[in-house]
Amino acid sequence: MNGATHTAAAHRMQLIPSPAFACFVTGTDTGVGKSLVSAALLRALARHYPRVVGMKPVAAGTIHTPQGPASEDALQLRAASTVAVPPALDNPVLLPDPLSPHLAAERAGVRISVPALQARYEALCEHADAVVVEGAGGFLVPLAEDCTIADLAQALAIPVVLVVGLRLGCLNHALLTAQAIRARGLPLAGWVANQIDPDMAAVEDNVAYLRRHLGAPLLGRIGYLTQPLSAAVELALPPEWLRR
Ligand SMILES: Nc1ncnc2c1ncn2[C@@H]1O[C@H](COP(=O)(O)OP(=O)(O)OP(=O)(O)O)[C@@H](O)[C@H]1O
Ligand SMILES: C[C@H](N)[C@H](N)CCCCCC(=O)O
Ligand SMILES: [Mg+2]
Repeated sequence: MNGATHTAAAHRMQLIPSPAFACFVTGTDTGVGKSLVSAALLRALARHYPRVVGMKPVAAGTIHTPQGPASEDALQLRAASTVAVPPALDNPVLLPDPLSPHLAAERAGVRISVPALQARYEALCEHADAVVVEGAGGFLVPLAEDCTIADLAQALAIPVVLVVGLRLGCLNHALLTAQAIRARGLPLAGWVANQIDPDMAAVEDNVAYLRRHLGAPLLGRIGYLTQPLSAAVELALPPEWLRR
């Protein structure tokens, strides 16, 4: 039995805590709006679930805060969450260098392990009815020499939401990512079209192509925003996300 199968079976048998809703947010690349969309998902879920929490398992790059170095992504997710949890649960790995996590971890002398991140996720779930986990970069970004973000998503065994950063080249990136998600046996629960290039040509035609070919519901379309705030982003949650 592999890790993902084992995790799914354990959830079914209720051996480990399982929130009423959970999803893993990935993107067509780094900087495509995963944090913006994850925070917007948390805000939308908070209308339906009392305890809504975001998780950034691995953050590479910090900003200075009065409390010390922090992940800008984790702060964004915390601002949209309805309960506060210790950083060890919502951002267990915080690395100083804004690099691929495997390089940032190597420089920091940290060894990232998927089972350790999974244990933190399971502990976090005890505090939540709905959890949104934000990946780092795109779906196959390495966490260490021997593991990737995709391995983490597979270990958590939760549906994936794909943020497509609308710019020339995104069709190929979106279709490859959808293929990789499904090859891991994970459902693509939905996707979000986020315009990150203000001058992209034929936006409507690109979105229409992906609607026909991604095979998953479009949860929202975000235009280019001069003030990209999650509170201004409206997403349509599929009804089945709210039923369990
Ligand atoms: N629709 C948009 N319009 C304008 N700016 C945007 C839009 N979406 C995201 N941005 C901006 O682009 C930058 C990258 O977005 P964001 O941090 O959400 O990306 P990410 O995919 O989470 O990146 P990472 O891989 O670092 O986690 C941010 O400065 C964000 O405010
Ligand atoms: C540092 C950055 N903001 C992201 N969190 C990490 C992006 C890793 C990208 C790696 C790659 O695909 O080349
Ligand atoms: Mg982010």
